[in-house]
Amino acid sequence: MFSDSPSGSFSGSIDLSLLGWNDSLSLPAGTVPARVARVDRGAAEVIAADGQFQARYSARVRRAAADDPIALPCVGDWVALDRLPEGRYELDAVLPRTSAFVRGGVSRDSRGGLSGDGQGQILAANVDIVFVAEPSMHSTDFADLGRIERLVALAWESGGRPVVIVTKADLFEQGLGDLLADVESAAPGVDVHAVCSMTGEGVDLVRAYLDGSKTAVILGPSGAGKSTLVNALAGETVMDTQQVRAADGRGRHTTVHRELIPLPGGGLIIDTPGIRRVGLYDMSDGVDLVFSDIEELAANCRFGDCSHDGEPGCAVQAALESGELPERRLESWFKLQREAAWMARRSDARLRSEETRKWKIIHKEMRKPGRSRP
Ligand SMILES: Nc1nc2c(ncn2[C@@H]2O[C@H](COP(=O)(O)OP(=O)(O)OP(=O)(O)O)[C@@H](O)[C@H]2O)c(=O)[nH]1
Ligand SMILES: [Zn+2]
Repeated sequence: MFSDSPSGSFSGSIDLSLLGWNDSLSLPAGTVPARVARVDRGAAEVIAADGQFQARYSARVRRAAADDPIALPCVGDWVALDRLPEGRYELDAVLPRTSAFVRGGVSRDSRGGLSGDGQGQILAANVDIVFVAEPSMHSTDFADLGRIERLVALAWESGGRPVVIVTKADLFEQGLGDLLADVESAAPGVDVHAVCSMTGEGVDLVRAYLDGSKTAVILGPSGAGKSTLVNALAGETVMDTQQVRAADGRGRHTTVHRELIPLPGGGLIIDTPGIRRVGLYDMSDGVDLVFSDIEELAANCRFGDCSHDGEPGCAVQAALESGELPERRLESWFKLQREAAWMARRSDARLRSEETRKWKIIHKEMRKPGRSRP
């Protein structure tokens, strides 16, 4: 199976093309390809042609990550392994990524407040499809269009292709068509499907996106039915659902869960706690894409720097008045733009302070007595 891969001489038993290996990837000479299934400190669990095992990071990988944490291997990465004399493998390089989920220098602490962790964090890579799961009903609320807009923006920003899945379609039988139309207008240019994982309705439509061994993640709020959908796709229980977790009383964090889940018919799902908790990313480009209809309107405003807040000749306000543009959507655009701007400012500030810190260290080094200067 491996004869047409760049490593030629290597042969094994796992068909890496089913894990998404493709011709656009190429390896340094003498190395062996593998896909990262999970990361631990200083090592990764990888799947290579001859099985799944741990590979420690080489000195080169550790150095690169010390300079830039985004260079750390993450789930979904394709990597080059070096075979050590004693037969073990060392992870020696991360191959170029086609897409990446990066969390900015901000995280939520346990009390739900914001805390700056001072570093970007890479959560997942090489994701082709981003399923945005939103339940048709969430306790007593209807699907939240604002949340869909936010997650679709994150999806575009990652470089993957967003697909919206309206889950728990059985809870909303009357007027589902109207709901789907609303969702479609919140995510222009994005496919929208209704799914019921209980009956299996729509699951095949979702699976079809993974044809050709594509890799997907599922974003969505707690209780959206993500685990139930993954199980339906896998045709077996690979993820504990809320019901199971409640019934055995162990709580969700005690279950060791797999993070890169190969599906029987080909294709993979990435499901990590980090991806599940996605909140804030740098997403200014994604916001522009998800609100492309408003961006188009804004191009017709009389003033190039129109703030769409009552200026004369504002095409956005005109569309609002004619009913062409729902007020909710304009509010959502303002809100996500503010958030994106805040994130951008925040990561600029972070970069500046990192630069200052680097220079302080360099100056200190230079002042050390007896130190030879370059
Ligand atoms: N009626 C109905 N209930 C569903 C459907 N899919 C999932 N559920 C139920 O919704 C609840 C939450 O489902 P999960 O799959 O655990 O949700 P999740 O998105 O993985 O939740 P977190 O793990 O907390 O992020 C469970 O009780 C499921 O049985 C569906 O299609 N219809
Ligand atoms: Zn305007």
